[in-house]
Amino acid sequence: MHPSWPCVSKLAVRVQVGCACPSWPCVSKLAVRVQVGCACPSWPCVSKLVVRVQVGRACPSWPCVSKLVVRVQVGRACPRWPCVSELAGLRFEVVPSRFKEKLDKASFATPYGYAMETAKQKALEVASRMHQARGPLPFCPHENSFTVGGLILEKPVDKQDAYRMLSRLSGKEHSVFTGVAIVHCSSNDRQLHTRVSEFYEETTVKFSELSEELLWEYIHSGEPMDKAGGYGIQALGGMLVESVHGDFLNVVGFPLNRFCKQLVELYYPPRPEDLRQPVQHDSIPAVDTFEDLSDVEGGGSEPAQRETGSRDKKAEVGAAGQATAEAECHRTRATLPPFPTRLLELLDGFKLSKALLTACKLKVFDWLKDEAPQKAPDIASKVDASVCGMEKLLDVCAAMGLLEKTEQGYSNTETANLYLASDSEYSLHGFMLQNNDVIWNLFTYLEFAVREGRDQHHRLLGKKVEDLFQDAYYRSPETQLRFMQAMHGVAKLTARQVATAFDLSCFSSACDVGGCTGALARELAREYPRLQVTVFDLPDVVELAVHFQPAGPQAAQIHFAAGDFFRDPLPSAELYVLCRILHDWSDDKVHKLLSKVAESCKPGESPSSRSLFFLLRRSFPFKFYKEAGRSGSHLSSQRFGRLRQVDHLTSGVQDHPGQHGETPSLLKIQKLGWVR
Ligand SMILES: C[S@@+](CC[C@H](N)C(=O)[O-])C[C@H]1O[C@@H](n2cnc3c(N)ncnc32)[C@H](O)[C@@H]1O
Repeated sequence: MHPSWPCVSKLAVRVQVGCACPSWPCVSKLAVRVQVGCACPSWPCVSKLVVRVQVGRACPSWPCVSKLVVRVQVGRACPRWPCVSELAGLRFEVVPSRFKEKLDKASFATPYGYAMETAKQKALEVASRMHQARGPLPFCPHENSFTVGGLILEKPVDKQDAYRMLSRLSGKEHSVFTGVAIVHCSSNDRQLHTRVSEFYEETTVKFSELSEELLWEYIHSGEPMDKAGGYGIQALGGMLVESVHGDFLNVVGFPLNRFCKQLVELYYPPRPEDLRQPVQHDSIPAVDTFEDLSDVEGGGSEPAQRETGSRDKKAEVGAAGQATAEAECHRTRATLPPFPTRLLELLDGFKLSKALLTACKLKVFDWLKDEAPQKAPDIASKVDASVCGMEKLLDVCAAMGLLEKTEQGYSNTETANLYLASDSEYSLHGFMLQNNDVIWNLFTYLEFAVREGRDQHHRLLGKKVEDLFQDAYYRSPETQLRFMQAMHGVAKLTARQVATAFDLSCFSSACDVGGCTGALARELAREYPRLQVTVFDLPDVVELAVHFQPAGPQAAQIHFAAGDFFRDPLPSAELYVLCRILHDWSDDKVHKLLSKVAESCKPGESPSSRSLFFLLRRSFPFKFYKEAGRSGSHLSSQRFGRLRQVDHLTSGVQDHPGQHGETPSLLKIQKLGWVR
């Protein structure tokens, strides 16, 4: 044995797997002969062990990858990193995918959803380009995401960014997800046929409390800069890690264990006779088979009950049963379709949303903000809820990464403190309530919206809605305040990106048309000290807006003007901003409003360069603003998350094809593949 620990990688090993492993899941029970040869010169790259594996014959018992009979020889250093899968002896070729990694992260409910979709798109791109040259081999790319408190951590852009990232991880747990897609190709009739099998692996990593000194030392090593999450666990970054829960290689970059299992499942399925062997499940009590519980009217599992059916029915059931049994007999794992993970996630997504919204509504995150951990009964008594119900809700919040659960009880994560507590600076609490109390209910009418092609406020409110604001959002002081809080929360988060997307320093006056609480006006004023900003909104809104405006040096630059933008003259300005305004109105109203803006636009010294208005349609992700900022002076609605599109169906949005060449909502959804 090598005397020094923990430098496992310094072992250069020759491994020979002799015979099949009889027991699962203990890989160590592979019959191996290990010889420690000489120290591996390169540290700390475990992947630099290179193995050559020959698959001999399939092991009869399932589901153990190690049950492949393999001969492994550690030969020479692996030239490529992070090809850990070479450890499994799989020979493969690296073909860079040309798929541009531009999927909108915000449109995925989960980080692993994003990772899996990216992996799949990469695989399909390579498969469509290479399958003829490479034959029917699998293409298997992967994609990692590091997340803490629901945020995806990218590669740091500079040392300060690395510092922010790593100090966020200090002393906490974060998750590393890898999405893997295996695309199997065939092309019988010169057409490419693909079968995609995808999965993700999650590993939880806990960092020690990192001292400033250690953090900076690590950052100055240069290692964080090209790494998602800002560290490399297989290298110096390993010293930051206190514990790892799950597959270590997943953090390195590739979930080898799960990948191999998946390959075995796809390419070495058990033989039918193995499938018929009785399965030993220690922990699962014997129950009636699922066949007994289904497909029979009445659902009874008692044979006697079935006997009461009519003769025809019995014949039918009998024939079907026989067909099923035959199909079962011939079914192997290879013939099973891939497990529809993403589909099931989409299906379940609404439950997660509702749990989040309910916790916000009950102010769970307020009770836990900046407090010592609390147990479910404490919170339940504060919000007048049942203990068992609250416990379940808190557990779901913990599973979603919004709460931390320890022996002492539940406490807020950083995300919850920042965005979900109602009194935090960047609170989205109002937005959550708007979604819970209005949008959620509207969405129950989605089917009607699709059939009728119109908004559904009339069903929700039980009356005709002519003006979305006066008749719906502002129908009472409470609903108006809730709406304004929702707008304020989102605007505060996005205003800085909007204000800095362009250089607006040449303007001296701006009008934020429908500027609501003035959140964007405030950022504009902060960014451009010589800019005077008028917030133009309905009188009731202007009256309440003062409650949202903190005193500060910008106050003198901001003015509120009350009026109706369809009826009253607009305040004159050099620059007009319409942020999340147009989507609320029909074509003719949009035309009317834009014509007014164009007429009111006060030319500056050089009209062509100085008069400008820009339009921001409903869009949440920062990315949108950044990209729009780069692409030119005119922000348009080209980029939306998919859910934003569906939003339009139920919440009263009319499209205006003339504006950006857009098609009506239903067609847009068809284009996105939601409706065929
Ligand atoms: C969807 S909100 C957008 C608010 C703000 N621009 C933002 O992005 O956060 C639409 C705004 O238009 C205002 N609004 C609606 N109808 C209006 C009208 N006829 N005249 C003036 N403002 C109006 C609403 O009061 C509300 O503040």
